[in-house]
Amino acid sequence: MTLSLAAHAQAQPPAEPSPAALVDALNNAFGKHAGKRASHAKGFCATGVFTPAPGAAGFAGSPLFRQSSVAAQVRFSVGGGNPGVSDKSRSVRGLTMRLSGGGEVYDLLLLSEPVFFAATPASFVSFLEARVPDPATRKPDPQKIAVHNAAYPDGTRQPALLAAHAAPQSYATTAYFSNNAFVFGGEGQARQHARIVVEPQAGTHYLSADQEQSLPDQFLQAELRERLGKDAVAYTIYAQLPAAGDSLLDPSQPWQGSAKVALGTLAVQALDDAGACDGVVFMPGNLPASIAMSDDPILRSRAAAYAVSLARRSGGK
Ligand code: HEM
Repeated sequence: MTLSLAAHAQAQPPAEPSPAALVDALNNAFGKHAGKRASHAKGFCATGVFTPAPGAAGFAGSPLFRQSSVAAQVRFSVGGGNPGVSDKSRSVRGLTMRLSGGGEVYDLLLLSEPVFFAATPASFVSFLEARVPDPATRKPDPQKIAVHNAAYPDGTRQPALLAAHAAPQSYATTAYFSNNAFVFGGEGQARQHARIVVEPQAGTHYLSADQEQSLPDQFLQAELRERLGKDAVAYTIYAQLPAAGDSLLDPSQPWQGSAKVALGTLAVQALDDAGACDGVVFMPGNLPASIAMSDDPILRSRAAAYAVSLARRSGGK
């Protein structure tokens, strides 16, 4: 009896981290900062307009894509849970938008690299545990990162991309990606997996070596304010289609697919200094009727973790 129970226990797959464990991993790596998001803690709000592309409704048939234009609530952010992080740091930048129109709400949460740093929630926790600062050096221990990389090679791809170039010069001069795949197609339409890719109309520009030296740690908000004083900041939003063999479940894998469908244009028009987005939780599951979540385990685990983060920051904990 004892033996068979032990065998049964061994056969169980490791438990998935709970939503609280996902947020604890962020808090342990970046510290707890009262009232701030557990991830993308540093950021600011803006407003704009989304104009659906002519063919968007044929691909994603929801009422939202049939409007001539819809309101966009936007948040720009620096990745990680440290609200004091430098704008020059070689980490991801975030572009988040809530499009509201035709009776629907569509939240898009996007990162400035095409792949995520984990394939599964367990890998996410291990990645962050390996980066908890060593009390002596106040920096992550390279040995712990090496141990993580050996166990989870999926954790090496995003850091390699980030190390290969400087931080963006502006929130207006980097592309953004959903990493996770979603399933497009309304009633009566073909179902099609796609990732979101957002291309900046201003082109992609990273900091020069001189700028990395000379710019202050805070410049992204002032830079965008100045840019918006002259014109709107525009991006084209595409659904990228997978090539044969592209993973539909693993956001740490790049896609080779070159076909893409234009969904529309986001024009950011002004900063929102009143901070209307601060108390908002953008949710990867807030989708129009014609878009569904894929079975990607990272995507599936996110909503509950975001709710934990909201509860903690609303409670000031
Ligand atoms: C298991 C995986 C993940 C976990 C546990 C996680 C967790 C979180 C948490 C707790 C927040 C703060 C929520 C809030 O308080 O409002 C956040 C924000 C964010 N996450 Fe994730 N995340 C994950 C994966 C991803 C992926 C794959 C992306 C790819 C696009 C992403 C993009 C973002 C962005 C852009 C924000 C900022 C949202 C805003 O501006 O309010 N996350 N994440």
